[in-house]
Amino acid sequence: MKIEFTKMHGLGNNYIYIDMFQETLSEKDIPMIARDVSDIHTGVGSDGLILITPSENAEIGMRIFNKDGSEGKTCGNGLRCVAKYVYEKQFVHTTHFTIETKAGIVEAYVELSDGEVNSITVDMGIPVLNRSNIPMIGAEQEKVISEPFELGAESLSLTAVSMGNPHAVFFVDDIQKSPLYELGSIISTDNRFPEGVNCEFIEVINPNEINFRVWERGSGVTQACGSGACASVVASILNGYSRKDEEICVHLTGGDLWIKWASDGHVWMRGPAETIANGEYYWSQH
Ligand SMILES: N[C@@H](CCC[C@H](N)C(=O)O)C(=O)O
Repeated sequence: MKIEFTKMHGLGNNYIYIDMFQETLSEKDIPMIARDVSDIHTGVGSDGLILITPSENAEIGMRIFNKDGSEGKTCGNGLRCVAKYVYEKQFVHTTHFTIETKAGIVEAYVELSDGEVNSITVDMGIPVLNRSNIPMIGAEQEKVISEPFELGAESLSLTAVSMGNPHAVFFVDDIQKSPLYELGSIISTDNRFPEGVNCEFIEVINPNEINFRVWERGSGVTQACGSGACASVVASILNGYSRKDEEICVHLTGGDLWIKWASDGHVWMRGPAETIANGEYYWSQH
C-alpha cells in the first residue's frame, strides 16, 4: 500500500504527517503504521505519526500516535506543524482557526513574515491539576505539587499536570545531570500513573527562563515536547518559581518555546514549525 506523507518537526520533535483528506487508512492498521513508519531502520524514522483529518467540530482535526503505536490525546509541537500544513495548503483561509484533538478543541494563530509562516501560537487550554484527572492514583481532587515521589532508593519531588495528556515534572539543579535516561522510562510506566506519563526534568534559570528535558510516553527521549513545555511552566508557577501572565522561555534540546499561563487559566505556546520532506511510504502488514 502506498501512502503519501510529509515529515515535519517542531524543534526536532519530528512526526510523519498523513493528510487524511487524501489518504484512507483502516483504523486497525493505524497503530501498526505508526510503529513501522517511525522505525529509523526499516521505516522513515520519527517520534510517531500524526493524522491531519476532517473534523465535524473544528476547522481541522488532528490525531497523534507515539512511536510505539499508542495514541496520545494532544501534541503541542504537532499542533504547530498541523497549523503550518493546513495554512500553506489553503485548507483554511485565515491565520486564526480551530483544531480538534482528542483532548479538545484548540485555537491556532499563524504569524507570517514576508508571506511565509514564521511562528505559530496555540491556546493550549486550561491545565488539569486534580490528581484523579491527571490521572494519578491517590486522593481525589488533590493537586500534586512538590509531592515526595519514591523510586527505589531515590526520593524525588513531583508536580503533576495534565495538558490534556499527563506530565510528571521534576525540578533539578543542573539539567546536564538530570537522570533522564536512568529514570525516564521507569517513571513513564510507573503504576501510580494508570495511563502512563510523560516525564520532564526542568532547571529554573530565572523566573522567565527554564531548561527542559523530556522522556515522552510511548516515544522515549525526544528533542522537544510542546505540551511538556506548557506543563513545566505551569509547574514552575505552582511552585512559586515563575509568575502568571509572563512569557517564559523554555530551552529544549531542539530550541526554544515561549509559554505563558494567563490569569484566565489558559496556557499559550509560541514557536516554530518546519517541513522536512514529502514522500511515499510503502506499507505492508507483516
Ligand atoms: N510531543 C508531544 C506529545 C506527544 C504525545 C505524548 N507522548 C503522549 O503520549 O501524551 C508534544 O509536543 O506535546
